[in-house]
Amino acid sequence: MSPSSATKTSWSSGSEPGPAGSSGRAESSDRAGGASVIELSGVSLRFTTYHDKYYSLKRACIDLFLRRETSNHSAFWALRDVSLGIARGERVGILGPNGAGKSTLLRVMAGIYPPTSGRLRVEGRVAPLIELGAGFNYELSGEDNVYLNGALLGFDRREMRARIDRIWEFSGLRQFAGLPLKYYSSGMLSRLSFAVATEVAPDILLLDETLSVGDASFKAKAHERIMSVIERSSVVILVSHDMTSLSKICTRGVWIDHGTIRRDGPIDEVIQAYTEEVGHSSPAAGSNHEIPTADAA
Ligand SMILES: Nc1ncnc2c1ncn2[C@@H]1O[C@H](COP(=O)(O)OP(=O)(O)OP(=O)(O)O)[C@@H](O)[C@H]1O
Repeated sequence: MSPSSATKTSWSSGSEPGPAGSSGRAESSDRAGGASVIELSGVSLRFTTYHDKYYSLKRACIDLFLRRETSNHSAFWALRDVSLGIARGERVGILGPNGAGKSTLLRVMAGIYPPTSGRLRVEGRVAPLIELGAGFNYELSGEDNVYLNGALLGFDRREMRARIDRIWEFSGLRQFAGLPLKYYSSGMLSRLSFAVATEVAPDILLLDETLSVGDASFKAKAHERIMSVIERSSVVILVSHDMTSLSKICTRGVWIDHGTIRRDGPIDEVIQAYTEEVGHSSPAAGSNHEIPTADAA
């Protein structure tokens, strides 16, 4: 689980303009016609990758030979001028090909990546079921980490105390409560983090289908639990390649392509447009994929 915004977050950056290839201008309201609880205005995000020494030396020699400028880093725009408003009650499916920028968009909404330029406003408690365990302190015990994770989700000690019993019950880790997290296995870590994140009722649930939460038996429990959190959340944003799940869970679809919004509209229309282009079968054509959640660890 990742750090999240507990009440109101806003990022604004951007002396640097977003790159070319705009996906549209900022909107002050969402498709449902209400006030947005998440609003991105002209958000762009650039990753900079630094090459290692050996590569740089080799590259420097080649660059010298070819008489071109040497650089030990390269930049890549993962999101380009994205504007999007999402309101309470909406369930938004983010779809698109590999490397399109879907997970990056989710991480920007979670506050994990600040935009390189543009503005982001998020109102409400966010539960990002994206990177389980990202907010943990490995020197502290499991119990201390429950409180720490709860605080990151916007819940104080008293609120978490009322929930901790159910967290141990669901995770099956009660006997390890006092053990420092550095002695937990990766499956135990993801079970604990998942149990905390799904025990609280977030306003905004950010969900990445690539989430991994433990072994096969826990996976079945996790599936049920995710469906119940989806029911309780005011806003759900789901990144998935599974068109059946997207169609079942979401009301609105946002198709991301090369870091821009290619299409935004009712989920089934967006799925149809996307599947026509990429040649996948649509849910109606009989995909038997199951809903998102978890791969066995
Ligand atoms: N931390 C990072 N540093 C550099 N580049 C990154 C980083 N994270 C993602 N990228 C690049 O940004 C682009 C978008 O990645 P992202 O994970 O958002 O794609 P995606 O649409 O979620 O893909 P997939 O469907 O395969 O999960 C990719 O080209 C990826 O290589």
